[in-house]
Amino acid sequence: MYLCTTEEMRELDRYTIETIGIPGTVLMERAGLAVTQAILSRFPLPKRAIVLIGTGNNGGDGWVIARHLCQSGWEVKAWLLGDPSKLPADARCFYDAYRHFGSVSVLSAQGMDGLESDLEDTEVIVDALLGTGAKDGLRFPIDQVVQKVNQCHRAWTIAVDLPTGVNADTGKVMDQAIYADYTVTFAYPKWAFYLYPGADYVGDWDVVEIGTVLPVTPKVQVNRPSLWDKALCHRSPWSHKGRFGHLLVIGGADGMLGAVRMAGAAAYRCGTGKVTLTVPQGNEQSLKGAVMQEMVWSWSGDDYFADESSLSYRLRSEQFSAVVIGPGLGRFPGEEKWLGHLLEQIEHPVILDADAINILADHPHLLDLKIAAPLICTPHPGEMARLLRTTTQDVEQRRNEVAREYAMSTGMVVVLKGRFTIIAFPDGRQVVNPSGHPALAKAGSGDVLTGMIGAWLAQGVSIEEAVLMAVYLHGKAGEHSVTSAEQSVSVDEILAALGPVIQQYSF
Ligand SMILES: NC(=O)C1=CN([C@@H]2O[C@H](COP(=O)(O)OP(=O)(O)OC[C@H]3O[C@@H](n4cnc5c(N)ncnc54)[C@H](O)[C@@H]3O)[C@@H](O)[C@H]2O)[C@@H](O)CC1
Ligand SMILES: Nc1ncnc2c1ncn2[C@@H]1O[C@H](COP(=O)(O)OP(=O)(O)O)[C@@H](O)[C@H]1O
Ligand SMILES: [K+]
Repeated sequence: MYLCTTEEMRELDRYTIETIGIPGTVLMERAGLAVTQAILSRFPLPKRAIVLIGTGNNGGDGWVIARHLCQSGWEVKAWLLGDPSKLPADARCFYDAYRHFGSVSVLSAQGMDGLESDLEDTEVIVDALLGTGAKDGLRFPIDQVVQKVNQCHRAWTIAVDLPTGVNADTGKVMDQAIYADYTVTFAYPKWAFYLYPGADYVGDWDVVEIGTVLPVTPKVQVNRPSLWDKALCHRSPWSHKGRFGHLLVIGGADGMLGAVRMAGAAAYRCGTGKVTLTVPQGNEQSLKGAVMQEMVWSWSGDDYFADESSLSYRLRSEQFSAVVIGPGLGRFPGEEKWLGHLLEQIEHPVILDADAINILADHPHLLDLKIAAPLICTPHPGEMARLLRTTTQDVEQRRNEVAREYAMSTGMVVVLKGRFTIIAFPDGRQVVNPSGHPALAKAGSGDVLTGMIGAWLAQGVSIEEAVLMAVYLHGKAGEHSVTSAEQSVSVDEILAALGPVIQQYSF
């Protein structure tokens, strides 16, 4: 499934109508009918509905809905917020058609009394005020009506294409917006469904196909198993551990040994053949006592002096197929030189997480080094803010934009974590991830994700498939691990959920 911007929606509209030759009224009739069907499938018996109608094409869909509800025996109040003489042609056509079935109330400048009493009495509110054509702040009287609608707690509210007041591309709210219980959107989902705070306003939502055609492939996709499930096949009976890669995890400073343990445990759960954990000198004894399958080494901050016990010597002599740098890494004198030296030596994919990201944020010129390894970085919004020298709030308000720009400017694959994790590729493509659960909002779940990405990279899965698969299944493991109180879910339970979740998507 792709996701479309308003610009792409306009192009899709133009191409379908002007080039393909399907009249705009056909699309509008299909759009309005699809919303009506959604309403009727929820309420099979006739009810009382208010259809709030704007002066654009979103309002055009509203006239179609009002007519079909009347024809289905509903008691419909159609309220137009604007001048009927200024409706665009397609909307005008359905305004005229509707008037054979019901009357229209036009919101007058004198007040909202009539609308208020209708709102108090209604069972269903249809929001056909503004869709993808909304601009800037809400104007009078729409702003007042939005406020009144949100005060009607008894009625069920359905938004046509998008709740009024939500910006489709940014998810921002124009002062206020309609809190919909359900949204029916046309052709493709919009960014607002995956961004804060817009996603909180759309309620449950569905996409309906109305016969439109987009001449170019959109740049944003929604993550789904068909993008990567071919990489998740069952093992041959002749398998041996050497076929499933060797992942090196570098991190685990004092007090943060758990981070490498969790990444390592996740990597084994995702099928890696061998996992080596390497921690600062002095920590290896405690770690050895705490792990079973993983091999344990140590490293020191002046490791770039390549004697035989150094990390760089071992990187050359061992066959690692992917490297994770960062879980519980900590900060230390010489970190910049240390990380630069490592990055110059590794040829296999490297995942930069946690403090490796913080080191990079303080020393961005590290990316100017001659680095052969493909780089993947997995920042949470705070780390992304450090990389960009901005605030976490700024990142949260422009998640899609910042992820795309940073991936394009650095050549790294960026996994910007959060409720809807965004994966941005250096060529400008983006994938937004729908799976996940607030149960994952807990220290340690990021380490599990890093281990999962590392696991599939180590096994030779392509970078794109490995990242998309790991992010999706990590979210599913979060969902799956909630069997009682969501706040009580432990990292052990998330790790234990990986088996059933992987099983579900393996073929
Ligand atoms: N793209 C498509 O393929 C189709 C689009 N359709 C509908 O058309 C909609 C887009 O239609 P339009 O481009 O006409 O845009 P809208 O109907 O979303 O909004 C434009 C109207 O709202 C007013 N307006 C804009 N910003 C405002 C603000 N801040 N405060 C108050 N009034 C404001 C404008 O003056 C104009 O009258 C979609 O959301 C969808 O519902 C459907 O009819 C079917 C086909
Ligand atoms: N509300 C949420 N909904 C879905 N996923 C979430 C939510 N909160 C956190 N996550 C996921 O949990 C993980 C947390 O990672 P991170 O913040 O780096 O934690 P840590 O590094 O402490 O383990 C990320 O993959 C993130 O997408
Ligand atoms: K709407």
